[in-house]
Amino acid sequence: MVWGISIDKEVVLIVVLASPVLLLLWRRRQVKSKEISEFPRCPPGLPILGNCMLLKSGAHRVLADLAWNQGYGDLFGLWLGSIPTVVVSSADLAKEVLHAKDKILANRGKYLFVEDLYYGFNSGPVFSSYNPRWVWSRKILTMEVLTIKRMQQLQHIRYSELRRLLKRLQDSSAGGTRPISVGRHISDMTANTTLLVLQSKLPENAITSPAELVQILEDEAMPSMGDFIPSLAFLDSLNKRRRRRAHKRIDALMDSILDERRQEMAQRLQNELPQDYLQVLLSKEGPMDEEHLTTTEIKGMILDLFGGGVHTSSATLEWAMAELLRHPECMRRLQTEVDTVMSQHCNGVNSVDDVLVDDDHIQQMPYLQSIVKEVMRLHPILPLIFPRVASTSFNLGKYQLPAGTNVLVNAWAIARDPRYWDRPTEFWPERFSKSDIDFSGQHYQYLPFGAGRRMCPGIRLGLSVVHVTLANLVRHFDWGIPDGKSAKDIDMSCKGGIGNSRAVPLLAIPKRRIC
Ligand code: HEM
Repeated sequence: MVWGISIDKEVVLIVVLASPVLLLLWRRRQVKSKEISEFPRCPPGLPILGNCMLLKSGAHRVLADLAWNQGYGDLFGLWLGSIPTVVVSSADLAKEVLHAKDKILANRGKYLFVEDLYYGFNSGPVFSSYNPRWVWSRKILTMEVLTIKRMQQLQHIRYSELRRLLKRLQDSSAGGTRPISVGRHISDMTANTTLLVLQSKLPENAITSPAELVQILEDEAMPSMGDFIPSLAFLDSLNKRRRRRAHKRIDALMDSILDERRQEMAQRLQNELPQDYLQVLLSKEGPMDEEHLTTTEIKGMILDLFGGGVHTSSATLEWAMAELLRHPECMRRLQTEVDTVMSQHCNGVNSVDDVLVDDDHIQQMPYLQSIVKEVMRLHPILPLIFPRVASTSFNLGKYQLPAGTNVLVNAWAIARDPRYWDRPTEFWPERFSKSDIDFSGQHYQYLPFGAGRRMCPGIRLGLSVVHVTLANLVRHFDWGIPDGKSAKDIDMSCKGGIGNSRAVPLLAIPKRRIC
C-alpha cells in the first residue's frame, strides 16, 4: 500500500454540491485545529477535503516539492480531511520519529480497506496497532518464520522458481528476438516463490491464482475518502462492496490452503510435514490466548506476508533492470563481476545453465550489492514508509502535537536530498563502495526498509530475492532495448498506487549469453 488516496471525480463533485452542510462540519474542524497550539504550517487546502487532493498520486514527489521548492521545509502540516498530519523530510527528524519517538509512533492508521479486504485491524502484522499481541506475533515472525535457518531450508524452492523464470524469459522472447514485459515475468516469479515459501506448493485449481491475488492487493489496498472524512464514508459504498467481494475470494483461497494442511497434519508425522511458514503458524492454531494464534490471525499473517513479499521485491527488480538498461556501463561491470565470481564455481560444468548464482556467491559481489543499494535509494518501494500514528501527544521539532496525529516520513525525498548525498539524482552505485550506509535502519538518510520497531521483518528474504534474481538475470542474458528505442526513451516515472511502481512497464529483449 502506498500513501495515495483513491478519490473519484464524483466525490469531489458531491462535496462541492453539498458544501453548505459540509461547511458546518468544516468549521468544527477549524475550531479543533485552533485548539492545537502551533500546528506546523500547512499548504492551502479545500473545505472539508483539506489537503487530500495533494495525495492523489505520486504523493512523495508532491510533498518533496512542497518541502524543497515551496518553502514548507523539513516539517510541515497537512489536514487530510479531519486528520492532523505532519510530513517529515530530513534525516534528523526521521530519527526523532523512528527512533526517539518510535514507541509513541508505533501505531498504524485505521483504513477502511483493512476492514473490508483484509481480516480487520489487529489480525495481521502490517496494520495492527502497537499492543502486546502484536509484539508477540512479531516475535513469531522474526524468531520462527522469517529466520535465516528457514530461509536456507526453503532455498531450493526459490531456486527452482528462478530456473523457471529464466526458461520463461527465453521462451517468451522467442529465443531473444521479441521484447517481453520484465516486471510481469518477475512479479509472477515472486508471487509463486512467496506462496511456495509460505505453503510449499501452489494451490491447484484455486479460485484465485497468485498473480490475481497480487492484482487484487495492488488495486484495492488503498485509503479512501471515508478514512479521512468519516461523514463521507457512504460515498465509498460501491468500492466497499467490491472490496468485500474480493475479500470473499481471498478467504476462500485461505480456507483451502489451511484445510489441506490440517488434513496433512492429521495424517502425517511431524517430521514428514513441510517446514514452511504455514506449518509454523498452523502449529500454533487455537483459541485467543497467550500461546495460540486464532485462525483469523493466521490468515491475516499469511496475507500480510504475501502482500509484503511479492510486490516489494518485484518492483525493486524492475527498477533495477530499467537503471541497468539506461546505464550499459554499469550492466557490463556487473556482468563482469558476476562472471568472475561464477567462473570459480563452474569448473567442469558444460553450460552456464547448470549453475545458478545463489546466496553464497552474493557475498563475493560488492558491485552487485552497491547497485541494489543505489536502486533502493532512488526508488524506495514505500517512499513514505507506512504512516505512523501517535498514541499520545508528543513533541516533534518545536511543536507539541496531539494523539492521533499521522506522521509521514518522506524517505524518497530524504534519499535524494543534497544535504546527505553527492549527485543526488544520479544513478551512481559507486557511491556505496566506500560508504558504511546500509539497510539496517540506523542511517536515517537511507530507509528503504523503514526503521524502528515496525521496520520490515522480511528484509533478509527481500534482499536475498533481489540480489540473487538480479545476478541471474544479468548472468544468463544480455539485455537489449526494443527496436527504434534507446536508453534515453526508457520512461522512469512512477505510477502511485501500491508501492512505488513504474508507471510504464519495462519492455526489454533478453538474449541468452554463452559464458
Ligand atoms: C525488497 C523487498 C522489501 C522492501 C523494500 C520492504 C519494505 C518495507 C517497508 C519500508 C516497511 C515499513 C517499515 C516501517 O514502517 O518502518 C515494510 C514492512 C513490512 N514488511 Fe517489508 N519489504 C520487503 C520485503 C518483505 C518481505 C519479503 C516480507 C515477508 C515475506 C515483508 C514483510 C513485511 C511486513 C510483515 C511488514 C510490516 C511490519 C510491521 O508493521 O510491523 N517485507 N517493508
